[in-house]
Amino acid sequence: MEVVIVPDAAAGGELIAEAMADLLRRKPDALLGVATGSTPLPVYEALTAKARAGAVDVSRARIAQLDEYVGLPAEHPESYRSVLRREVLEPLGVGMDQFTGPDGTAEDVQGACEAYDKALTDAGGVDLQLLGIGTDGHIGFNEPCSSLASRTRIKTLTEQTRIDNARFFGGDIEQVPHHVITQGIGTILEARHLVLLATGEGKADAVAATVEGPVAAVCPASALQLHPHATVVVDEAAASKLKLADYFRHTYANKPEWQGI
Ligand SMILES: N[C@@H]1[C@@H](O)[C@H](O)[C@@H](COP(=O)(O)O)O[C@@H]1O
Repeated sequence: MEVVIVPDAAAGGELIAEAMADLLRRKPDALLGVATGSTPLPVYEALTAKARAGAVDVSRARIAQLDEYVGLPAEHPESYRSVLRREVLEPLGVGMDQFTGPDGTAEDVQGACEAYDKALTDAGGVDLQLLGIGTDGHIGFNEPCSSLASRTRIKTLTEQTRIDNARFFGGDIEQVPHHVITQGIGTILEARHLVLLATGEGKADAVAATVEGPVAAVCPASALQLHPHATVVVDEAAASKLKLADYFRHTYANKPEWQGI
């Protein structure tokens, strides 16, 4: 696992957007796994800026969704499909025909989960999966004690996650669904490159557990330690509880420039 400490969220967004752009230059139809929440927004802004400046061609890029609320109509502004259309696809000018995501409205939720897991494999697998992290260490919607081998499935949200996400629903926790579909941790680990972005002091404990704690289902993001190519990008505040921060700074500053993240 590589840990990159950046000065602020914008720098993290630029670094990750450049990794995505570099991937798309080598593989124009790469499958990018994208995440919701506020943390990844600087990545999408930076990638959009590169596309508009002609620094990368995103016209053949494919986009895959990480997780979704169950029961929200697809056109609900806070369904993750709507959020990704608004924050990622439309700014990039990528059509919905290049997008794949789980069906949070399906009557057969389990069938929808299995279908989505298979769709990712059939698409050749995710090339780069961007992840945020919950305050409790969740990735996607894999709450603490999710199986590290889990596949795409339905999960029940913890009260804390519903409180955290209520801000997207006018501050009304009652509007936040209890159930979600999420790529499993085993599913996420099949992506070729995992990039987790965490910013702000509120994520510092979760980041320390992810990077320096044991691999343990109680901190789902710690599963990144099992992946051969995982990058954790953190701002100074999110890095503030890392004991090895100086070591991470030193190794990143001295790595070969051509290597990227
Ligand atoms: N399912 C999403 C996660 O994918 C995201 O990482 C998390 C953190 O969101 P934020 O980046 O807004 O803190 O929120 C939700 O729970």
